[in-house]
Amino acid sequence: MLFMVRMDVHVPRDLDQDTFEALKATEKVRAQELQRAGKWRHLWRIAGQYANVSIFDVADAGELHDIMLGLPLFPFMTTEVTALCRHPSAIADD
Ligand SMILES: O=C(O)CC1=CCC(=O)O1
Repeated sequence: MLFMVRMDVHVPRDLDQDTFEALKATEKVRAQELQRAGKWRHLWRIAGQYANVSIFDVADAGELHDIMLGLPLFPFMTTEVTALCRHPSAIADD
């Protein structure tokens, strides 16, 4: 199943900078691991915002839920999830 996920990152003003840099580094490792596994198919920055739009290819909503809650930056995100299905006019196979 394909899901579009918007993630907005909100950094608490009182969060220690070193702690935040470490969290970002851990997030990057996990995001790249999921991309290599084919689960996180697209990751796009929304220009001008500390936010991204991503496409996930997972078995079901439960797998997406587990992935999202396991992200190191999840506690600092607001998220919006949209389920996708194939458009009848699409020419791409996937
Ligand atoms: O920077 C972001 O949009 C949050 C994020 C998701 C994956 C990653 O590496 O950073």
